[in-house]
Amino acid sequence: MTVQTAHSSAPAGLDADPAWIAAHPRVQRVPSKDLTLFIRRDFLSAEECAELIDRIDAKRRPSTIADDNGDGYFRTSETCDLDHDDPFVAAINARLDAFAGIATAHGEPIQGQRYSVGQEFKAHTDYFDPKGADFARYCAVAGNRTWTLMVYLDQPAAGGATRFTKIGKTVQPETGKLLAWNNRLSPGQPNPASIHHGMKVRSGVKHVITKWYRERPWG
Ligand SMILES: O=C(O)CCC(=O)C(=O)O
Ligand SMILES: [Fe+2]
Repeated sequence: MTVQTAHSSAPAGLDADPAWIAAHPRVQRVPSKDLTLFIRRDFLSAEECAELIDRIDAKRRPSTIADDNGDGYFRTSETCDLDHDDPFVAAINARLDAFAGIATAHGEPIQGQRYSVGQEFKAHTDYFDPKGADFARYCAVAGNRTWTLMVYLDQPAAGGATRFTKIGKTVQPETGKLLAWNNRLSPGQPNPASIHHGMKVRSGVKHVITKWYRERPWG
């Protein structure tokens, strides 16, 4: 007899299947006709979040943006490229891939983001604008971004929510809470309703991990 677990039957597709994500325990779908957005609280434990925060704080650098719009205050946070040779990071990565049901090869390495008081990431989309100046530079090999998975690692005392401005949904940071959304309407077609704002932290500090998937294998 073979015993099927959720993980052993995980599809390793090129794209996530919303039905696969929705079938995981404790997943909520945000009601919206314009954006496929899921929330899963307690995806990571507080201990796992703390381990990731330590790694992010040890190796952070100023965050960057594509298609510079001249606003030097557009993304004021810090970023860390997490080391996938670290078995702890690789294990977290495998859990994200299994949740999405997307083949590991299609994922960018996980990044960490850190915001202290006053820092934010103004309203943006995670996909690259096919008409933007930086499109070829970021998308020539792996194609555009498809899905975003993001996990809050802590909970600032005030501020730091993620606001999906077009659909009017604000998500509050909560340790271990995962968001997953589809940045496309269909293959090759970015979804402008995926625009979101990482709002200013007003008190305390905020850390998240971001995991982006691509149309084609990464690297
Ligand atoms: O920090 C947030 O709430 C959003 C982060 C984000 O949108 C990003 O890193 O692309
Ligand atoms: Fe984003």
